[in-house]
Amino acid sequence: MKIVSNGEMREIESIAINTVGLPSVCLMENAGRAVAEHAAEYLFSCKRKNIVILCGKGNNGGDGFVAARYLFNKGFDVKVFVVSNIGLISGDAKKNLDIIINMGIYVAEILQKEQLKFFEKNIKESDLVIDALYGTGLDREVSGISKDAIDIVNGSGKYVISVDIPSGINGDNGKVEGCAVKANVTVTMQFMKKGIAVYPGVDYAGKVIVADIGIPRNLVDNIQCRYNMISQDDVVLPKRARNTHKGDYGKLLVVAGSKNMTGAAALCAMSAIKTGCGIVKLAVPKAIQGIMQSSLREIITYGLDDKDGAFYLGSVDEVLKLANTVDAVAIGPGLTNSCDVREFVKEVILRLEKPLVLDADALNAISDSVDMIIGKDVILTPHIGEMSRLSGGSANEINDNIYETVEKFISKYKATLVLKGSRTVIGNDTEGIYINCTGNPGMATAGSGDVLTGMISSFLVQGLKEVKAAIYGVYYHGKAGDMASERYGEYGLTATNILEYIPYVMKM
Ligand SMILES: NC(=O)C1=CN([C@@H]2O[C@H](COP(=O)(O)OP(=O)(O)OC[C@H]3O[C@@H](n4cnc5c(N)ncnc54)[C@H](O)[C@@H]3O)[C@@H](O)[C@H]2O)[C@@H](O)CC1
Ligand SMILES: [K+]
Repeated sequence: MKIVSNGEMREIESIAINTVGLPSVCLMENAGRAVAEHAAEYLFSCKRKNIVILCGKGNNGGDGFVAARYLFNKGFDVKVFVVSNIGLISGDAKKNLDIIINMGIYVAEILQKEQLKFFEKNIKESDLVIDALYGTGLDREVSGISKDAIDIVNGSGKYVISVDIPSGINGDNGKVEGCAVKANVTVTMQFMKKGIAVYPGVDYAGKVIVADIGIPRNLVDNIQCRYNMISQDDVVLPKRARNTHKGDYGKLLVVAGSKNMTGAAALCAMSAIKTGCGIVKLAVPKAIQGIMQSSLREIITYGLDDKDGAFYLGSVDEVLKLANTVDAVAIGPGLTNSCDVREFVKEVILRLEKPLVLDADALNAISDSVDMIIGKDVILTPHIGEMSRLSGGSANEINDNIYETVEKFISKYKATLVLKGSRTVIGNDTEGIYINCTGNPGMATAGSGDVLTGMISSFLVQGLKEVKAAIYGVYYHGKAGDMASERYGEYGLTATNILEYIPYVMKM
């Protein structure tokens, strides 16, 4: 699913209006009607009828005026409050404001504090609030009367439907500009918007419904979007040919584990084999090979020369020899974060000429020399904490600037980045940005990342290019976690449960 910025949306609308010749007022009519339909559906479901519509002075407000008309025609009790001097309203919005005034629909201005009191009284008596204050035109922090009105809406506990974007959310990056409406549902026009595809915007948008407002299909199909939301039809699993053997499904080397962390290696190797690759070789420090062998039937394990139960420079040659027998290498889970391990990881990366998935301690190992991955076929899978060590900046700064963080990193290092979080973002400078929306908070558990690394690596050796392997891995990892949480809940969910459900979600 394509995701657009405010500017891209405005450009698409202007092509539809000025080149194709679609009257802008038709787009507004379709937008307002879509909002009205969802509002009516909710009100019919709870047999309620009082609606307050909060409108701004622009076209987002215009959508609100159109919605008011349709809802009034359906017999609902509609009150419209405009946070602007209605004399300042122009264009399509003015047209629709005049119509609802001519129809006798209640319209009041909110320009000063005392009018807020009346607004608050009506909000309290309402059953549904429609937020048509700001959409793609939000261009500064929300303040004054608008802020007060938003606070009243958020404090009312009423069911809220936002038009296009929850007012106060920056449509380009999802930031809260001062304050923002917390909606139950956001009816967004024609395309998913960047600002409600990532946090914090996701938190304010509630359930997002993408409404078709009549932008011509060839325009919709032909726009090249850098940002995309991963959907089921992006991750179709090809049917397997009958006359194949395990060699046809790729060979992976997992380099993982240390004497205190054996589970990470096992989870990563097992998730790779469960995701369908033909052969998984697991290289571990020889101190733990016995444990691995006894618990991993399907995995070929190798005990490498180690130093105090962890890899060190002396382990490199054996890794490179093993790497020559496989299609890709995953390195990182449970390695330990020591000086020896960091030297080991860097030496392997320097000398390895294979597609590489770097996770966990392998990411920590290169955090002071990320340049070394430039020119290599690398997928990195950091969580926010590891990302702050890779790219600098605090976890909060990264959380607040997800898009910029990803864009800066991928343009500098030309790698494929999987920035894990409640909305994992996959980025590759030439292929674009992909946002995942499967998964749940139960997956924030030890070992979940090891399972993901195994899945991405498995898709890689099965022949998918880096970005596709990352997209498939992240999507099915989240799906497995969702199915597992249906059975185990979110508190009790473990990485082993996610592993358990990989075959089921890939079978669907
Ligand atoms: N352009 C079109 O033809 C269509 C636009 N549509 C609607 O129009 C919206 C965009 O409308 P506009 O571009 O008029 O802008 P908005 O209606 O989003 O914003 C209204 C105006 O508020 C002002 N403003 C922005 N941030 C503010 C702040 N923090 N405090 C106070 N004032 C602020 C700006 O001057 C802006 O023009 C879309 O989100 C969508 O809902 C849809 O009806 C589809 C058709
Ligand atoms: K809005």
